[in-house]
Amino acid sequence: MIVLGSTGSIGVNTLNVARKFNLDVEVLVAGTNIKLLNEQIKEFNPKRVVIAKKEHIKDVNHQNVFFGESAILDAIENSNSKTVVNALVGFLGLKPTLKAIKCGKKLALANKESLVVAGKFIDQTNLSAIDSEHFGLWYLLQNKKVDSMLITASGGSFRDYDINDLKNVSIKEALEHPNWSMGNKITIDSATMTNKMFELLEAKWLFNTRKLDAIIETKSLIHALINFTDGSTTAHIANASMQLPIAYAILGKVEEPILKPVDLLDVASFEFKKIEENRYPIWQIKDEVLSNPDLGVVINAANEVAVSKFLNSQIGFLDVSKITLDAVNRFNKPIINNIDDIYEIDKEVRNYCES
Ligand SMILES: NC(=O)C1=CN([C@@H]2O[C@H](COP(=O)(O)OP(=O)(O)OC[C@H]3O[C@@H](n4cnc5c(N)ncnc54)[C@H](OP(=O)(O)O)[C@@H]3O)[C@@H](O)[C@H]2O)C=CC1
Ligand SMILES: CC(=O)[C@@H](O)[C@H](O)COP(=O)(O)O
Ligand SMILES: [Mn+2]
Repeated sequence: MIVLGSTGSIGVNTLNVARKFNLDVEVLVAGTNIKLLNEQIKEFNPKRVVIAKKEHIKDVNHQNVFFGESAILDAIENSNSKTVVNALVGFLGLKPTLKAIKCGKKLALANKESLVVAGKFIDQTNLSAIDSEHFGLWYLLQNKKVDSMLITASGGSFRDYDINDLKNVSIKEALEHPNWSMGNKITIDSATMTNKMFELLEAKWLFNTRKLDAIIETKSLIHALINFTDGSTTAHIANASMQLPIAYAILGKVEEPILKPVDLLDVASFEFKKIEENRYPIWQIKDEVLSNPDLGVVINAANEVAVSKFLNSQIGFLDVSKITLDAVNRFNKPIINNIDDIYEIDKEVRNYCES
């Protein structure tokens, strides 16, 4: 298989699954963490490696190293692997998603931004999503009549902070997720609840319904629930590890134990909470975004600019959601007829939010 983003949180978990099931790794794609990449090369012996920057090529212990976006697309096109795991972060993941689909590969998709911005142009025939909540929904789906779907949120790093203190929180505090160990960008998205907004859009494209909502479950052990028309509800419960969604996305069917089952006596109790707009201002536009999913490209572009500014100490935590809400206000009726429109609007929104 091809692993895009092998040095990230999902990439490392993907290689854990590859090790466990003895899967062949033909291509590794990473950004700038060359030390970890070299360890992965030594263990998995890929045929080709792609990194982000030309100047790092000399540091990579491999004969066949390329750099940049077009090299990622070439690696997909010129590979024998049937499966591509896309664990890149952000808008950068969209072209590789489209390329993998075009080349007829099976796509194990962690890069949720691909669906957020361009869900209507993504052919899902050969696609499995790697996201704990959507894996949960997929796992729960049976031949009963579904009424609505519910995903859970942890509440993020600041769920228990006094709202008045959110103005001055630090980057370090924002990166302390209560339950999951993930990359920086998604950890900030989780703290602002933008991650859950993205996941509602992701679910809309994956399951073709708008009867979707989210609630906080503070332990991240219940990932998804399905309400059936008969009045019953089922819940997907699993320990907080991405190895289960990744294994299913790559292998389709898994009969070996992957995780330790949740011991409900150990857990003792669950706590559920409403997602309040005063703590998570992005939630004000939830209904608007679900009824106009083309807004995905706007919120994604604005959010990527804002998160990057926050992580570079240029703005405060509360400004992240302010920038996204302002962009949605400015670009509230994006016209998207083809994939080129997505790149155009992405650029326009980024320029607006940068200035
Ligand atoms: N982490 C999780 O548990 C979950 C993540 N997701 C989604 O999965 C995706 C990945 O998330 P996560 O693993 O947390 O992110 P990370 O930030 O941990 O990893 C991102 C990966 O992309 C690589 N990368 C970044 N820029 C480039 C570039 N220009 N060229 C090549 N490679 C690049 C990074 O390389 P390097 O580090 O070497 O610079 C790294 O390998 C995101 O879309 C996220 O929303 C979804 C559900 C759960
Ligand atoms: C592991 C995973 O799927 C993440 O998307 C996780 O859900 C993020 O945590 P939040 O629930 O805090 O957004
Ligand atoms: Mn998730």
